[in-house]
Amino acid sequence: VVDIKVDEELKTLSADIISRACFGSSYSQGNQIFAKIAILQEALSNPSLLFGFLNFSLFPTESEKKIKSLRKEVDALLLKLVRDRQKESQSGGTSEKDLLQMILQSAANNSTDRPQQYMLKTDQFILDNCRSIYFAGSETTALTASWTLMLLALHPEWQERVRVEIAEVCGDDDDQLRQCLKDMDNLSKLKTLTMVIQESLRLYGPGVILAREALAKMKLGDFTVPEGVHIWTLIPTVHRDPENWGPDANEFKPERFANGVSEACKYPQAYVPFGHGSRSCIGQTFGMVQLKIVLPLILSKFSFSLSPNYQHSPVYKMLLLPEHGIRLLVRRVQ
Ligand code: HEM
Repeated sequence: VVDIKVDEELKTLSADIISRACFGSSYSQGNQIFAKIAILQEALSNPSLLFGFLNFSLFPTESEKKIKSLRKEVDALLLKLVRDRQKESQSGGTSEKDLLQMILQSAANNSTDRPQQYMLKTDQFILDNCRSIYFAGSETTALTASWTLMLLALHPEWQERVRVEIAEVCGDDDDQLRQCLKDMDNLSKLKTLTMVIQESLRLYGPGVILAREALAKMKLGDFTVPEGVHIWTLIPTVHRDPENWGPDANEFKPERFANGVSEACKYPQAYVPFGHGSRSCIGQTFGMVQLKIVLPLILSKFSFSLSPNYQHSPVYKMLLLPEHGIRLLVRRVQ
């Protein structure tokens, strides 16, 4: 039996996965860049600054100088990777189908026939997207996997049901399982696991706020919202509303999703772990597929219970984080 902080392990795994998806064969350089972005994120302690707003004072402090130089370093490394890829593409030598290629394609489509003065903006577009994808795509999925394991540690009966389902769909053998999880049809057969993930996203979804700005004066129910006002919807509040979910709204009951989201509550549009509308999460399918592969690989080998050292303290720091980590006791499944 070992006592580990699963959130730390899963964060590394998830960064690895997003780096491969984003940078394909240049993945190890991508990983180095992401490692620096993680340090930058820690230094900023406000990840929104990663999305492009750096409001430094006229006389920067030591820490502001450090952040500025770290960011310059990240951008220079990213730009080198981008230039290498662009050269490769121009000489017809790339067949990469990764996120970087898609971002480059989209930047190229946007900038065709644009005057020279917009060229820098194209680079900025590429850098902002690479940085955002690390933050939006890596931590969110790792946190969902971590909170899910915490809930399964608390509810061994559900942990066992998921393990049995994995064996039924994919068999017990290791190689067979790996092969099985490569097939999307098999992933959609993992109904119990899907219900567990949906319930975990309801109670501990990593995204906490849906933010929108009123671009014009508008009516919202009985309210008149003036132009320019920012409206924040607090996801945990709508996800735990007894009026919508019933008196057991705060309890872990994956069975409520047995017949899908539409029958899990009165107002299904209020289940928004990936947001809503035209600015909802672009990585929803990618995140869910990752969870449906990673969790079976882990659960088929290991069982989990809460460590006596686990301190439950979800805190909001842009995302819903476990303040003291998620410490679980891990045993090899016999
Ligand atoms: C379980 C995993 C994930 C969760 C719970 C999650 C959740 C969210 C939420 C709540 C939003 C805000 C949506 C809104 O305002 O309506 C969002 C936006 C976004 N997500 Fe995710 N996300 C996850 C995984 C990913 C992944 C894997 C990627 C990228 C590969 C990604 C990329 C993005 C991007 C780029 C946005 C901004 C979209 C925009 O502003 O148009 N997310 N996500």
